[in-house]
Amino acid sequence: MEWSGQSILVTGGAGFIGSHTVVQLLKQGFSVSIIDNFDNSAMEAVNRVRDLVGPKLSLKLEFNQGDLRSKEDLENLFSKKTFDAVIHFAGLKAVGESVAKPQKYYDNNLVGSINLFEVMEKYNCKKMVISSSATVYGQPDKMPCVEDFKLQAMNPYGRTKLFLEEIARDIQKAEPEWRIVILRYFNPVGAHESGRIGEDPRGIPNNLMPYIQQVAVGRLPVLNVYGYDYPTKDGSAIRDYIHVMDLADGHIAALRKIFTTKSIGCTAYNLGTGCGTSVLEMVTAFEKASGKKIPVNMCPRRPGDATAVYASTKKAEKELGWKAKYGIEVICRDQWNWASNNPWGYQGKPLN
Ligand SMILES: NC(=O)c1ccc[n+]([C@@H]2O[C@H](COP(=O)([O-])OP(=O)(O)OC[C@H]3O[C@@H](n4cnc5c(N)ncnc54)[C@H](O)[C@@H]3O)[C@@H](O)[C@H]2O)c1
Ligand SMILES: O=c1ccn([C@@H]2O[C@H](COP(=O)(O)OP(=O)(O)O[C@H]3O[C@H](CO)[C@@H](O)[C@H](O)[C@H]3O)[C@@H](O)[C@H]2O)c(=O)[nH]1
Repeated sequence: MEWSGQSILVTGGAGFIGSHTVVQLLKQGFSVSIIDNFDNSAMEAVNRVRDLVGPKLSLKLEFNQGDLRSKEDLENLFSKKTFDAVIHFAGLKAVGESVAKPQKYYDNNLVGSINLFEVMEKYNCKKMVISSSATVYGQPDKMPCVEDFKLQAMNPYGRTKLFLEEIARDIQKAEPEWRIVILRYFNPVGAHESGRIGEDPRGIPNNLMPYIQQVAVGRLPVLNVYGYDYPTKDGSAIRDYIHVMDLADGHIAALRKIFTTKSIGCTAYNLGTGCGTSVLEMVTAFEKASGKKIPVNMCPRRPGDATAVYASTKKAEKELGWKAKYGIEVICRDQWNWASNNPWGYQGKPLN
């Protein structure tokens, strides 16, 4: 079967990873429909995706404002159009908020996903790429993380990802016609090289790169470095930071695999670089890329954080033919390009 040119539904396509993936999908010749409720995104991101791909490819992009928790919204979509596959990004992702408001996370991430499975089944669309996370490895005693490690969630957000994986495995086992690829992202960062789209978190960022970025543009005074006594080379924690454009290409590779491999079943792949970078190394790399000083405040460890997490990339390389191209220099360059051109994100100016 041909593997490009098909019609793909992208849930959460206005969000950070979704918007970058939509650009790559359109460039590869796919038709794309997005469903997003703008819970954590803005129409401006979709407008900029259209600008980036140009008027011709924009004709192949359709946006639908809707919520996966509403079966009616999903029925409206599937009854009007035939989709060859779905890439499912939509979900809430803030670990701290998930601890404070677990029902909100189970409702949004699991009820929304179950609705999606049901409507896909009803309309006989049984090919799917699912966003999972390295968080499903918990705190493994060995590195790098290999796909067949024991899975373990550490908080409600992580449990929604773990349950989503299990639900997908059960559905595929019961109905072998389904072809599902689960992608476990490590730490997605960076931005499109144009500087037109990027990550735009609401409120004070929880994650390292958006926080560094906001210090660099003067929105925040200082970066708190959580933990300087880890058993690592400089005492700060180590993660596997992956450029969002590499991730976007990983989704195209996953679709290709799904369209060309009848026996894919329900298979999980890590999307990471395999390289670990410490918090302090990232600060230095960002200072170099931006020419800005990032003041740091050394703080105690953040509860629940692991010392070092990075991916084994062998399975994705071998079976998806995909490998990350970019390292932290390009990540910091592109993140700074986005930040310096859009210091207040998509809103353009401070919200009062
Ligand atoms: N960014 C990360 O660090 C990271 C790491 C691992 C996994 N993930 C997963 O990848 C996916 C995409 O993450 P992202 O960083 O692009 O997040 P994001 O918040 O930028 O994008 C998610 C999008 O989904 C939309 N959405 C949320 N709930 C919805 C619903 N019920 N109906 C319709 N739309 C809804 C939001 O408005 C947003 O546009 C998520 O599932 C997330 O859990 C992200
Ligand atoms: O202001 C900050 C923010 C983070 N960190 C540290 O930076 C590292 C990376 O933190 P962060 O960017 O929050 O990523 P993770 O904690 O690794 O978790 C991210 O990556 C996981 C794996 O993909 C996802 O599951 C999570 O949702 C996502 O938040 C950690 O050591 C943090 O303690 C700081 O020192 N200061």
